[in-house]
Amino acid sequence: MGEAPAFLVDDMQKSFSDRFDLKLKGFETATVIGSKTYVINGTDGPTSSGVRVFNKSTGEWVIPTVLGTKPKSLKGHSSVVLNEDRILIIKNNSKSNECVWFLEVDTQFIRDQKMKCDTEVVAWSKGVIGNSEQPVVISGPSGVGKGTLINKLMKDFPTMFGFSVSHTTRLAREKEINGEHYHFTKRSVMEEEIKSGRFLEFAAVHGNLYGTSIESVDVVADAGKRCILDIDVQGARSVRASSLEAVFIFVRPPSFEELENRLRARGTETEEQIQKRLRNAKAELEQGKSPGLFDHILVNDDLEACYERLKNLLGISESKNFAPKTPSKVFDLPVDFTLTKVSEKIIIKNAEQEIVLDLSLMKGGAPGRTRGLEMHVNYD
Ligand SMILES: Nc1ncnc2c1ncn2[C@@H]1O[C@H](COP(=O)(O)OP(=O)(O)OP(=O)(O)O)[C@@H](O)[C@H]1O
Ligand SMILES: Nc1nc2c(ncn2[C@@H]2O[C@H](COP(=O)(O)O)[C@@H](O)[C@H]2O)c(=O)[nH]1
Repeated sequence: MGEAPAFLVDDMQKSFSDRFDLKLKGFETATVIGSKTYVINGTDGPTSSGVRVFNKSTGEWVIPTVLGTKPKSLKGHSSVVLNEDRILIIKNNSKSNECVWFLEVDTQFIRDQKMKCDTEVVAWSKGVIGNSEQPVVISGPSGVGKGTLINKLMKDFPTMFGFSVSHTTRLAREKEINGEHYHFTKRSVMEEEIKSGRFLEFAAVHGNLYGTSIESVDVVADAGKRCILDIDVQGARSVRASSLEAVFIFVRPPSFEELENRLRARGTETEEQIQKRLRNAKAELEQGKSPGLFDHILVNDDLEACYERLKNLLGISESKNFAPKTPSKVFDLPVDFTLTKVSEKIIIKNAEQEIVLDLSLMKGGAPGRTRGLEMHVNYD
């Protein structure tokens, strides 16, 4: 099979902006997908959305809703269309672990968001070189022992696992620390943040809002650790439907009576709250059986025996404590370069250097990171 034709992206962009007189300002790039042109801005201003869209069919400019964390600075970047649903952006003069970004414009995530808010939507996703271990979602009724199991895992394997700190609108318990056990927040603030696309998932649980921010998962992955999420079944369902590939574990009690005993013995809820949690537990225990939702069911009868089974299915044993994964070697990108797309590879080139970005194993994407990228300097 012959190689796909190479496109010199910078030339294409220049001729396009000349033709349509887009009057690009400094550091801006224009990328055409179908009838729309996405102009990506290089400025960092807090009020700048960083993206505007020209719709050729209506002849109008639109400022889209921009989801996800945008790159810190795009003063100097090149862009290229991938699969008609996202734009790859390479930042000039940056480090190899910081330079790859994606602006998603028509992926499944974007189509879902457009249905919700009925506006033009785009979303940023940072490109990550290499792969990290799949996050672990742990679900189950309140009081079953999820937190106890997770605490043991974090204590025994601190360099291997990191906890995704959720946001919640419930009040902090006596020994809970803001930022460590939860990010305790006001409902109005959390609702605004949900609207702005900050959350991977969220749900109303026992009368309060709980949610996993995209950042909470990214912070753990960036530290080279495997992320553990302690979330309810609704949250697990949302994560299952998202682009985050995870292992899903449902923890069951040995009996409903034992669950009630544990909740009461914990002594953190009022009688009314215990009753509410027990009512919800009945529904959750049923939902835990939903076909295709959970990969593993763990019965937390004897704590130590259950912990052993958990470690086994995560593929770890007491004897080995893992160091964080060695990050890929970081190198500098040139100040100026051209981008050429050849099949699933992007060639980043100037007179002195050629760097290859391989997208063939790319996965994930907004609302999380885009993973599985490979990047190397070509010495041939
Ligand atoms: N296997 C077990 N046997 C007996 N008690 C247990 C066991 N596992 C956990 N517990 C106890 O049960 C209580 C509830 O556990 P834990 O707080 O870990 O539950 P949880 O599933 O995280 O609850 P929530 O969803 O409300 O946060 C705690 O007091 C804990 O010490
Ligand atoms: N969907 C989500 N559920 C979450 C999240 N963080 C915690 N939880 C679940 O809430 C209940 C109650 O927790 P508690 O701390 O008040 O006892 C429990 O089942 C958790 O799994 C989240 O981010 N999203």
